[in-house]
Amino acid sequence: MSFFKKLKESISSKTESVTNKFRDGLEKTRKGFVEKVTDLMVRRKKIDEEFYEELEEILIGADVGVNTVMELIEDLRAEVKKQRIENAAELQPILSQKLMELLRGDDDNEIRMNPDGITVILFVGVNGVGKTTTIGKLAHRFKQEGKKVLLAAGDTFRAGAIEQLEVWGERAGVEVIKQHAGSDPAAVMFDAVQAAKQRQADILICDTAGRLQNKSNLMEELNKIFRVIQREIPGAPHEVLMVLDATTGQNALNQAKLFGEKSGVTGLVLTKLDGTAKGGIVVAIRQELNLPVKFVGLGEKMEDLQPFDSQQFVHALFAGLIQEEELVSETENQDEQE
Ligand SMILES: Nc1nc2c(ncn2[C@@H]2O[C@H](COP(=O)(O)OP(=O)(O)OP(=O)(O)O)[C@@H](O)[C@H]2O)c(=O)[nH]1
Repeated sequence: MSFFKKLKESISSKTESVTNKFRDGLEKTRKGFVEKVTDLMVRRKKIDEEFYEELEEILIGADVGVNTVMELIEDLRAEVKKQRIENAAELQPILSQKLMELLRGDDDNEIRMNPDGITVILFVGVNGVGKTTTIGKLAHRFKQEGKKVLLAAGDTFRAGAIEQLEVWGERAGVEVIKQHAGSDPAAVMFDAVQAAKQRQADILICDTAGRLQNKSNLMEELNKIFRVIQREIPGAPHEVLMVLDATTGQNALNQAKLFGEKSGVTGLVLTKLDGTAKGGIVVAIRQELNLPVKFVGLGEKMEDLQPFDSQQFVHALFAGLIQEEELVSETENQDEQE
């Protein structure tokens, strides 16, 4: 087999495995949201007020967000009038198309790398959202790319957090810089930066304690961490990623709104998308926040962290439910524009 054929096959099998990850990870959302909408349209047939109300309920239930849902319903009403649609089933491609438009946009799923040395990525988020797990998965991803990665155990507050990070460090095969529980997280960061310099690391990923934006002492602690890192590596941290648990829906959105502004967040990671039927939260985040979703968590395994790709997301939700040709031509249009 020619080199180019082999290369093409390896690229397409990689794309296929990413597609499968999205499809498997979004099964609950597909069943609990997209299929419900399709059922409603086929079952009710007639487009009346009750139909709109039921549709509104499903969309809000999937955490698409009230404002966005209202806009969507208004758009649908207008299309129904304009195209004189009578059968609800005919609305299905129009709705999926509208959802696609809301989700599409410029995906910004690249990590901003420091061109002159160590790239520092700081993780923030409240307890239990999947921060440590995400750090482990990301370390693994970078390691696979041949990068030298170091982890900083900056959550010195929660019992067991350091050990948990060490377990992930071992799994990913990367070193963890730590002090004892209860020590000053800014001191851990200082040590970690020194170690990263000594070991000529490419990337330093820093864990921090889960905190609420209304606890001013914890916010002050975060500022201190920033100061230490910035002093040692000008321009750092290069990314501040806020981890949100998708299963908490609108709550996750509110956390990002409140916390994001105060802590210089540059991107979001939405974990546990596989564990919820409310994947519509991605649409709400896209609409209501000016922050990119960099990664999504689609499972508990090391490989289950994927760069967020709106096309993959939409394909995974709607493939099989709407005409494949529509998706293909959509994709082609998108490609042409790029
Ligand atoms: N299904 C699924 N589970 C996940 C995902 N990401 C994390 N988890 C699980 O969520 C739970 C909490 O994850 P942790 O990484 O311990 O959460 P944390 O935010 O570090 O917690 P704190 O250290 O308390 O802040 C664990 O059981 C993880 O396995 C995901 O994408 N999918």
